[in-house]
Amino acid sequence: MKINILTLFPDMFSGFLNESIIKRALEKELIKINVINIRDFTFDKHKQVDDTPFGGGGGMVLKPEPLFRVLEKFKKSKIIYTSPQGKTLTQNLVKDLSKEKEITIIAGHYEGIDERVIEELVDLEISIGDYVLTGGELPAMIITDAISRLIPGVLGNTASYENDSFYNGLLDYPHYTRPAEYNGLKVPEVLLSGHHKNIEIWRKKESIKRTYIRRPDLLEKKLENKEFSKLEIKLLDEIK
Ligand SMILES: CCN(CC)Cc1ccc(CNC(=O)c2csc3nc[nH]c(=O)c23)cc1
Repeated sequence: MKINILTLFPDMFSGFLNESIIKRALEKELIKINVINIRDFTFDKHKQVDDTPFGGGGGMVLKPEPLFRVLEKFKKSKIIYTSPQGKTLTQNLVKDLSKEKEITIIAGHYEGIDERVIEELVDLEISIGDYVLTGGELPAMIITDAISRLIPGVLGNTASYENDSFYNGLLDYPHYTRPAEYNGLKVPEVLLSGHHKNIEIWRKKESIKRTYIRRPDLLEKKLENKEFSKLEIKLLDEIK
């Protein structure tokens, strides 16, 4: 998987690329991430990338020329533009994107980019949710992060992927680690018992309980899609 990120602020990406799971995935060459400064594709004296909007209204808009020039190099990849007007990112959309060979993400900034770039070259506009940010750079990192963790080998063991709450439709169960008692606060006995079956049932019940309380909408969806196992139905009845 190769991801190209077109941005005005490449330095915003250094922490994201130089730490933890993404850093290791890059070192293992499981993914390739290419951060490109849009300003390198301006050839005028002032290296102008943005300008005032026609029709007035304040703010700045990214000019078409530099974007058309840089996108010429990535024509064969799937071109994504991060924008508040986009399709809201979901795990299903992430899964679909993770199957692409190469993706190019234009990180929006200011009021956005010239519409002619979107009409002619953008395959998909993506928003990461209904709240307003200062730019599309963090959304570009979020999309890259979510896709990368689905690439085989990026996560230590696939188990951590399979149990993703957005993978099985339920929220995660509570997690504990050493010490078994801290400030008089104990870890649930079952988790220290070594009974794997009991632990599995306890975790499943905790997931359902939490989803029932915090995200009943997810439970509804799982019921509608008839994705409940017999055990899950039994545990849900115990909770209600
Ligand atoms: C005045 C109308 N605003 C649109 C909601 C203007 C505007 C605000 C913030 C931005 C910067 N945000 C993004 O580029 C962005 C890109 S993806 C995304 N997802 C959620 N929220 C976001 O703000 C974004 C761009 C235009």
